[in-house]
Parts: sequence; C-alpha cells; structure tokens
Amino acid sequence: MKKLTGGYSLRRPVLHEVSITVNPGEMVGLIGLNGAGKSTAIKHILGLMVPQSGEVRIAGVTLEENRDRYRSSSAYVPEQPSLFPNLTVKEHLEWTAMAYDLNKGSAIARMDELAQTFRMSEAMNALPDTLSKGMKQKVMLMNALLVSPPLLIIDEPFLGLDPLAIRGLLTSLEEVRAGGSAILLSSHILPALERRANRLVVLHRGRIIAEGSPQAVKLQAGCTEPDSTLDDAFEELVAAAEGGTLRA
Ligand SMILES: Nc1ncnc2c1ncn2[C@@H]1O[C@H](COP(=O)(O)OP(=O)(O)OP(=O)(O)O)[C@@H](O)[C@H]1O
Repeated sequence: MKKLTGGYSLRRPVLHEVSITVNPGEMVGLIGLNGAGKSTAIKHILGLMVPQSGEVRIAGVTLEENRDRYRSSSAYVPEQPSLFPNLTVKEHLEWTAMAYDLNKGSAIARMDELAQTFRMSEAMNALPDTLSKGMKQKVMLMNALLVSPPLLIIDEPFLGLDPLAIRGLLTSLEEVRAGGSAILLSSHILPALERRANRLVVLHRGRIIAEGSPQAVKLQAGCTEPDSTLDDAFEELVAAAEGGTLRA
C-alpha cells in the first residue's frame, strides 16, 4: 500500500497517505485505537474499496492490472468467522484445497497437522453450529493456513481463542512466515505482537504515527527503560499524537 488516501466519503477520507509494505518472510503488526483505520486499510488491501489516491500492490500487481493474480495471492481471515452451515470442518478444508487446486496428498497431511496444532482433531466432522466461537475462528485460520498464500491478512485473531490455541496460532504463523509468506496481522493484543512481529505499523486517526521493529517503536515513543512494554509505548505515542508533539 503506497501513499493511500481513502475512506467512505470523498470529503472526509479515513486514511491519509498511508504506506504499508509487508515483505515476503515478514510479519507486520497493524495496531491502533478503535476507529484508527485498520479495517479500512484492510478493505483497501482486499480491493473492496477504491483508493482516492495512491495504490495497493500484491505480488507486484494492482487489482486493475491483474485481477486474478491479485486475488489469488492473498487470503483473509476476518474477525468474525463466516462458515458454511452445511459443511463440516473437514469439508471446509477439503473445499478450500479444491478451490485453490492444492496437491491432494500434501493438503491431507497439512490438514492433519493443522488439526493437531489447533487441537481440533476431534471436531473435524462437526458442523459450524455445534462449535464454540473460538473453534469457528480456528476453522477460518486453518483454512487460510492450508492455502499459505504469498500474503496472509488476519484481523484480530486472538479474541475468543484459548491460551493454547493462541500459542498454536503464533507457532503456525511463525512457520508460514519462515516459509516465505508475508503476514499482516491487525490486533489489539500488543504483547503477542511485541514478541512475534518483525515490524509494527501504528495507525492513529488514519495516519502512521510510528513504525519499525517493536524495539524501534518503543524508542520512537521514548520508552527506553528495559522493562517498558509495547503497551507503554503505544500509550505514549497516542498521547503525543493527540497533543500534537511526537517525541520521535
Ligand atoms: N462503513 C462505514 N461507513 C462510514 N464510516 C465508516 C465505516 N466503517 C468505518 N467507518 C469509519 O472509519 C473510521 C475508521 O474505522 P475502522 O473500522 O477502519 O477502524 P479500526 O481501526 O478497524 O477500528 P477497530 O479497532 O474498532 O476495529 C472510523 O471513524 C469509522 O467510524
């Protein structure tokens, strides 16, 4: 996303010249208060909104240049799980494998792996209505991880997940990242991002107010104490942006 300005009305854009790059093999955390513009940025990346100016490129192309390449190069996991009521967990994964034309043998092996990672082996034949919210979220994540596209966009994945599932998810994401995927992860759970994200982008009122490694973001916020956390840094950055004086 390069110098993107856009939103829901031409007169009042939500995003102002926002540039976000997610390189292969990198996990970028997108953070910001409620209403900062994270979901709006994601909608632009998904091609659901048209920028007023600037552009989004995935796998080197804009949506206009190559619709198929653009769309097939990313997978999106929304905050609210949306599943087909008549398909079991296993059938969802099989459907995804078919839709993305994955090799059958390796897809089956990967499904077993994902079922174990997310402790979902016993729920593989269950229908969505019989699953808890966290389990539905796991199914969405398993589908995205099965495909492992060049870019994975994940919106607030930790809410509703139990501690072991959060750990399993972070481990899976780490594997996918190490395998060369680019991951953009929007979340309010800052300790998870502090430990796992390679880079952070801090959005405030539709503008980037800090970015860099978690350590660099802490420094930009003036949090130099060894025990200062990303939560501390975030609070400082928002306060500084509201006061109009960034320390960085
Ligand atoms: N469908 C919409 N129509 C008009 N304005 C919208 C719409 N969706 C969001 N907005 C506005 O755009 C701004 C950014 O909202 P956005 O949903 O991108 O925030 P967010 O950072 O994802 O917040 P949250 O953490 O609460 O999910 C807010 O001012 C919001 O009111």
